[in-house]
Amino acid sequence: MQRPLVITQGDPTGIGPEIIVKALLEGAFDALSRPLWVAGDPAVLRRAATVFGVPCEVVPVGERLRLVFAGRALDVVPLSELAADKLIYGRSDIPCGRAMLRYIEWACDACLSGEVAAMVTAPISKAAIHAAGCDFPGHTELLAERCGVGKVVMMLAGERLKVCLVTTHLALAEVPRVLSEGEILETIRITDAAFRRFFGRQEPRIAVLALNPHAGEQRLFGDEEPRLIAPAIARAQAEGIAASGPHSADTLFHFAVRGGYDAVVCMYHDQGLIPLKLLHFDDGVNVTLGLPIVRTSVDHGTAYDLAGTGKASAESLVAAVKMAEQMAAHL
Ligand SMILES: NC(=O)C1=CN([C@@H]2O[C@H](COP(=O)(O)OP(=O)(O)OC[C@H]3O[C@@H](n4cnc5c(N)ncnc54)[C@H](O)[C@@H]3O)[C@@H](O)[C@H]2O)C=CC1
Ligand SMILES: NCC(=O)COP(=O)(O)O
Repeated sequence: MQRPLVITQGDPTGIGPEIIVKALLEGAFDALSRPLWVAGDPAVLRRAATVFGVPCEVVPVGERLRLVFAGRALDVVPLSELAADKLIYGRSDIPCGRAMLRYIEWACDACLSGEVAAMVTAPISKAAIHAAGCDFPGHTELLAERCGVGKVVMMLAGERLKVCLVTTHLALAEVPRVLSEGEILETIRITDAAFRRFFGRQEPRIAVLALNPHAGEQRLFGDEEPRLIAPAIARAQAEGIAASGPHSADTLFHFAVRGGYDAVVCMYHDQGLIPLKLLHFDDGVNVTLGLPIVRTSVDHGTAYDLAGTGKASAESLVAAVKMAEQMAAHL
């Protein structure tokens, strides 16, 4: 039997549980080539089913619980026993934060041991995991540490655009202080290797963005381009990587979405995520490149304003599951 994919349920008070159930009810997982498990809390998923007015039957299957919603089933690895009926949407707390961490840690370990083929993460509250004692800003850094990897790359991907970030969650004012030639070069290398291995590109075309307006305009608006970015690109090119730049960020995306590049390396979070979400708000996927395991994710957060209404879109989750399935075939 094919090894399963596992979805981590995410924040019990956010949209994670209900978009998992919604996608299942819509038949979005019917054609998967692998079994699909959820690392989560059966009571929370049962509560999510009530949002759609469907009953949920529970059947024990070894250490898992099979939840059957209107004829479609999901196997849940039960990792918390929260009082689901007392949880208030949008009010995550320390027990919820601890539960979210358990789902992620279990899934990561199951990927490392080979019990499951890949993990897909539903959204967590970064504030809640922090309150629960986790110092990492999100899944990306937590997984890197748990897998024993120094540098990973956060990629946000849609059909038309794929952006890979040199820096992720830090204050904008910190970005110039944190950027280095080495970090930029490693981001390019990891992007190149992942596109060759997982996305079928023989020679991935990687556009590397400038940090400053007009790529610094000959040092008039900053010197990161000649000092850090251009040397990193030159070293990547010397290694046989088809990297180019530094490109002005204001124009490059126009060409990238018209097929000029396979990936765009961006210097900071919003430089990449604004164009990505403009094009792929619903179906974007967050992928961690450079891990020894496959991890994909929704590209959105907990959407507390929608939690419990059933209105949130499950498209990004479905795209993340499909991408994990495709990537797992290359492990
Ligand atoms: N991968 C993860 O676990 C991520 C977690 N977060 C966390 O989520 C929380 C909320 O963050 P925000 O910045 O408010 O971002 P958000 O993505 O939760 O919400 C931003 C806007 O997008 C809408 N939205 C989000 N997902 C949607 C969906 N599936 N369908 C329809 N509309 C949707 C929301 O209703 C809201 O109007 C924070 O605690 C943050 O840390 C944020 C991004 C990623
Ligand atoms: N904005 C993207 C994001 O927050 C993803 O964080 P992570 O939890 O996947 O590291």
